[in-house]
Formats: sequence, structure tokens, C-alpha cells
Amino acid sequence: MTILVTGGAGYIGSHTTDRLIEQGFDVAVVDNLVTGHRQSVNSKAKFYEGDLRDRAFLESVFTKEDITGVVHFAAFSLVAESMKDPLKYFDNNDYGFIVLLEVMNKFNVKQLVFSSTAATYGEAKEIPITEKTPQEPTNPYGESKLTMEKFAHWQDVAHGLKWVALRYFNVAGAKADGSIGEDHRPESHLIPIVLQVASGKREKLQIFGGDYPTKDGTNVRDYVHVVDLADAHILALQYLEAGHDSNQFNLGSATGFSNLEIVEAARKATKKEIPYEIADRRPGDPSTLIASSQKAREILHWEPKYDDIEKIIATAWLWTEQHPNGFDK
Ligand SMILES: NC(=O)c1ccc[n+]([C@@H]2O[C@H](COP(=O)([O-])OP(=O)(O)OC[C@H]3O[C@@H](n4cnc5c(N)ncnc54)[C@H](O)[C@@H]3O)[C@@H](O)[C@H]2O)c1
Ligand SMILES: O=c1ccn([C@@H]2O[C@H](COP(=O)(O)OP(=O)(O)O[C@H]3O[C@H](CO)[C@H](O)[C@H](O)[C@H]3O)[C@@H](O)[C@H]2O)c(=O)[nH]1
Repeated sequence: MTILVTGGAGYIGSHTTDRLIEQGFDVAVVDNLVTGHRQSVNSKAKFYEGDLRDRAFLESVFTKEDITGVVHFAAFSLVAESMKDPLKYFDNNDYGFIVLLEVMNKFNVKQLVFSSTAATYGEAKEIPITEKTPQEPTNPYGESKLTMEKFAHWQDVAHGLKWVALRYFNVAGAKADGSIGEDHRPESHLIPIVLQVASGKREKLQIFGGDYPTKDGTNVRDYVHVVDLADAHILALQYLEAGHDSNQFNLGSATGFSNLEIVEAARKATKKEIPYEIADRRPGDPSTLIASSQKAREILHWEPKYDDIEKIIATAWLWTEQHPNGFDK
């Protein structure tokens, strides 16, 4: 009985693979390393390098491994890039998902947990955002993920696929011992960029937009620690294993931090000056995203361990200090 993790060499996938192994699961990882790092994958996991859209490759993995469930991360996930190149997103995220769903169906694998996103809600009509808040994405990335949720729904109706979509808010932090962490190239996420400024790798931070309708004019986001997020995937697998119906859950902290507040928290966590300037807005950015994760707490019994933004940033800082070149030696 093996769990297949697609995108298991990526930031969230590597932390989830690690937690699955720690909890005694057998894990096979599929990743084409387009953004991931081979070194980030727990050595006890089997690793298959290849592209999800390569049906023959994927079928060969399902033939070799006794896969009972899939945790699917493999995707592109940059809002700004998706605004410039939408089809890149629909090809990798939606076509890749279709191939995965077809192969799962062929091999009679009926349990799927996959990454959705707060970006499916767009400029939300209500805060905090619940799972019932209308999903109206403001960028192709969010659209590609909403489409995946719809594909999964109809695959359940037609073939009895049981699935859980986890709609993450902003994921941050690193494993507590600093051995794995976030290494995107180029980096586009706020906290790792702030820490690159703290470590002297970048001269200053550009904050995209200072005139949003928020407390200080900068965007507000809800940060969730990557290991808490990893644990939610295991709970979702157990939920499906117990025979429950397909479902969707928001994963966040219910607290919003403005981009300026993140800079302040990072100054405290790192004890470094973090110079910044206010720059133009980044196209596609909603102003405020804050989750209600009540449903995940009640139904999945999810209990995030990190509820303090400074502590979340401190884990990312430990990883940054221990690995100034990321996964490169
Ligand atoms: N990081 C966040 O804040 C965040 C928030 C919400 C949702 N998500 C979602 O979580 C998932 C993981 O995000 P991440 O930050 O770990 O990204 P990541 O880029 O670090 O990881 C994605 C992994 O998938 C692999 N991959 C991509 N396309 C592939 C393909 N066609 N075939 C095989 N492997 C492929 C990459 O090489 C990489 O290892 C994504 O689906 C993303 O949309 C991330
Ligand atoms: O150099 C930077 C980088 C980011 N930001 C700002 O920081 C905030 C957070 O931006 P990130 O790029 O870190 O994250 P996003 O909110 O754009 O998106 C992330 O979280 C989303 C869900 O909330 C999606 O799922 C997506 O995959 C994931 O990248 C935004 O206001 C952004 O404009 C800056 O000001 N300067």
C-alpha cells in the first residue's frame, strides 16, 4: 500500500512526503524537477523522474507500485506568470490533472487529495472566506485550480472517485530542524524574498502596491506553516480511507497580515534591518485573503501547531541561514 505524491520534490510536496514517511507510509514520488529539487525528497521515498502529462510514464509508475491513494501537488503556481502565460497554466495544471485522473481510473485508484488554493476565491465577497464563499478567480492560476475541482467532482459522479481539495492560503516556513525548506527559482513569494533581504542576498524588498483598501494600504494574506499543511494532507487521506464523501477544506490561520506587518515580524524574527520600497501593484493580486478553517478543524480534526507568524518566519530563517544556496551545496 503506497501513497503516490506528485510534485513531491517541491516545497510543499517534500514536506508532506517527509511527514508521510515519519508516520509510517510507503511513498512513491513523481516529479519532473521543473521547479523541484531531488535533494529535498526523503531518502526513504521511491523517486520517479518524469512528467505527469506523459501517460506512458505515469502508467509505468502505477504498474510498478501498489498505489492506494494519491496526493497531488504537481502544478505551476505563480499568479503573475499565469497572467502573462495563461495556457502554460491550463496545460500543466488542468491537462496534467486529466492524465492523472485517467490513469487513476484505469488502475482503479479511488482516493485523491490535491492542492487547490485561496486564489480560486479571487476578490472575496466576505472575510473570513469559508468554503461556501463564491469562487471567482481573478487570475488564470486560480482558474486552473477551480477547473481541477470541477473535473474531480464529475469524475466522482461518473466513476466514484473520492477526493479532497485543500484550498491553501499562503504557505510559509520550513521543517523545524532546518533540513528542508522553500527554494523556488526565481523566488517570487513574499517571506523567502524578505529573508533574502535579511541575509543580504537582495538589497531591498519591493512591496507591490500601497494603495489597497486595507489597514495600511498593502495586501493582506493568511499564512499557514508548511508542516501543519503537510499534516492536513495525511488527515485528508485518513478521512477518505474512512469512507467519507468528497469534500473541500480551506487551510489557513484565520489571521491576516499585511505585507508591511510581515516585514515587521521578519525584523523581529531575524533581528535584521529589512529595507523596502512601495512599488506598483502586481497584476492579478486580490487585496485580502483570510481563511476560515473551521471546517477542517471540525471534520478533519486539523490542529495547526504554529499560530504565531514570528515563529513561522523563524523556521524559514533557520533554513535560510543553514542553506544560503538553497538545495545547492
Ligand atoms: N506555495 C503556496 O503558497 C501555495 C499556495 C496554494 C496552493 N499551492 C499549490 O500547492 C502545490 C505545491 O506548491 P509548491 O509551492 O510546493 O510548488 P513547487 O513548485 O515547489 O512544487 C511543485 C512540484 O511539482 C513539480 N511539477 C510541476 N509540474 C509537473 C509535471 N507536469 N509533472 C511532474 N512534476 C511536476 C515541480 O517540479 C515541483 O517539484 C501546487 O499545486 C500549488 O498550486 C501552493
Ligand atoms: O517581492 C514581493 C513578493 C510578494 N509581494 C506581495 O506579497 C503578497 C504575497 O505574495 P506571494 O507571491 O508570496 O503569494 P500570493 O498571495 O501571490 O500567492 C500564494 O498564495 C496564494 C493563495 O493565497 C496562491 O495559492 C499561490 O499559489 C501562492 O503563490 C502579495 O500581496 C504580493 O503582492 C510583494 O509585495 N513583494
